[in-house]
Amino acid sequence: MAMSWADSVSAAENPAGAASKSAYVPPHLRNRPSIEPPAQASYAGAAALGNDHSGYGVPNVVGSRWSGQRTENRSGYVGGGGRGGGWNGGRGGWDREVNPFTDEDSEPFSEQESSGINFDAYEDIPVETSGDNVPPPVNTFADIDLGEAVNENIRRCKYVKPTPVQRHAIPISLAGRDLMACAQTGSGKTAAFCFPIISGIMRGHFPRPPRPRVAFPLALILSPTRELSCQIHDEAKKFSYQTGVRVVVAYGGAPINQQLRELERGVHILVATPGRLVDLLERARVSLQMIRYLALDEADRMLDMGFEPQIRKIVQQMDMPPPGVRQTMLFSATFPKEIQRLASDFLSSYIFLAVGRVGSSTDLIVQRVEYVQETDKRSHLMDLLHAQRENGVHGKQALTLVFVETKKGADSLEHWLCMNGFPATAIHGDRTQQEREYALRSFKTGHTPIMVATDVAARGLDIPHVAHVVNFDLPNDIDDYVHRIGRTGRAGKTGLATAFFNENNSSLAKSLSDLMTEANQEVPAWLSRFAARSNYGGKSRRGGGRFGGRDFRRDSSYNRGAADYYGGANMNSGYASGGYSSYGAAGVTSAWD
Ligand SMILES: Nc1ncnc2c1ncn2[C@@H]1O[C@H](COP(=O)(O)OP(=O)(O)OP(=O)(O)O)[C@@H](O)[C@H]1O
Repeated sequence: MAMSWADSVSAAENPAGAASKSAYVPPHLRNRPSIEPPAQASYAGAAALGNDHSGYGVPNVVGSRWSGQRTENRSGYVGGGGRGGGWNGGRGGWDREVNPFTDEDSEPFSEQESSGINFDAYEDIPVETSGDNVPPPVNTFADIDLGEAVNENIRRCKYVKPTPVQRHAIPISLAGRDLMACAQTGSGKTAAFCFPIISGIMRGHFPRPPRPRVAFPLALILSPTRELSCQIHDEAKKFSYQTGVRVVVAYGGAPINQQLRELERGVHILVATPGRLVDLLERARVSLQMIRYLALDEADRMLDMGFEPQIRKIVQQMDMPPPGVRQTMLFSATFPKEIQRLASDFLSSYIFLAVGRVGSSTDLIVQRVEYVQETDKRSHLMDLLHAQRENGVHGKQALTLVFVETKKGADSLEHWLCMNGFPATAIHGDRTQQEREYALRSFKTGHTPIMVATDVAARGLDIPHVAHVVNFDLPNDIDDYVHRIGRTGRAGKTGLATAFFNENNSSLAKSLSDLMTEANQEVPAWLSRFAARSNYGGKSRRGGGRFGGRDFRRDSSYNRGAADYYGGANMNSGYASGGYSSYGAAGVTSAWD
């Protein structure tokens, strides 16, 4: 009898009812060679590792631009049935693939974890797509042909249905189209770019890598911080478990030799921070010649002044195939217009997708702004933490993330909190990578339920149970605020964000009050007065109404110069054309890597 998707998810959750549920591997047995041979030993991916001698010739990826059209030819479909074993290590022998679904870090919270996912919260969100021949969205995972092995992993992740960004972005990517996608924080963008990449690699035929000792990834996923790259790597490993697709991560601050060894064992998907990747490219240990998929997570950050030169070097000045040959996907919760313009250099006839308003925050986050003088900030924070201790936040075991402006400020606030009986840790760019990872783990597991952070932790990090984000120091840029508060209120859960505002933040008053209004938040009268007083309105990158225009190609000034660039627009709700005004220089920091 056919099983519904929801039934099969609960079957995957319930070992008794799930025959195919993977076995728990105790830590001391992990990384040992498997004694069982794989059920199906031939992977398209293995071609990229130099083991599949059938993999020569024109690459053939289902639904991709280089295969011309979606093909049902299953001779190249080698990963879908590939359960029961790891991947071929490329240099001989089968590796034991560690089961990525045994996440010890989340154990203290695991009971709460399965309860609160409420994606209905996103259901009535407006969606805008523009570009030529936009593939229609899907409603369920069952409507998307990602391959059985990926479907099994989606069930193991307990994803019952796709989030709105996934419903739209996955069919677009599976159709081989370039994509610029903007969707709110915590709405599932990682899976939206990972699923099509993994599925495409599983099904593709790729030429054999031309040189030994050089890694030739088929897909490159770039992100701005080490921690985010690690997180994407962990997620991608879950999604590609037992598919034969091998994911490797490379980031700064960690020993390069270990990463080189991993790369030598073969890589299909390389997740990297830009600095470390440039290093690997300059050492000629990685070649981008076989890249078929390029994904930039936090794409607006990757293309701002701090990272743009490195990204241009990687994408345009090395050996990566050009737009139109590779498939490029850009994702973020914020996309200032100037960055969209820059990004179009990297794309070919792309589709623009906006789920919710570009740069908006989700209504799931209750936003509070309090007027607090610099000298009172510590005692005010103490009051909040005391109240939280007594009442809990939204009834949850609360993790609190406190953002400050400087690394020194982070150290000193951490110290002060600890001295005052609040177990805190801190993460910032001057800490060693080991210290950063330790801090994050200690926070995630609830050992130190308060983490003081600079913007290094502002983007992308998916830390369950962050109930409260405190902007002890507000950022200068409203988009940074959107990403910071987005560390709570994720995956349909609610969250709380408190900001300490004073005269030093006047330049943010207008955009902050606009953002809060858009997100149906109560704007204090004093903040509205600040907003009215400040003549910084022209600095706002926002414009138009709540559903203002988003795709910069819809600007009349742009269209006059490049009328042929932009295809039709397809709006699922009534947007008026809006626009952004000038984009102030984004905070420059490439030292994150
Ligand atoms: N279809 C789904 N069903 C249930 N949970 C999901 C689904 N897709 C993603 N999630 C979960 O939602 C959470 C947020 O996803 P993700 O980190 O990809 O968000 P994001 O949009 O990239 O956020 P950010 O903008 O902050 O980077 C993760 O814990 C992820 O496992």
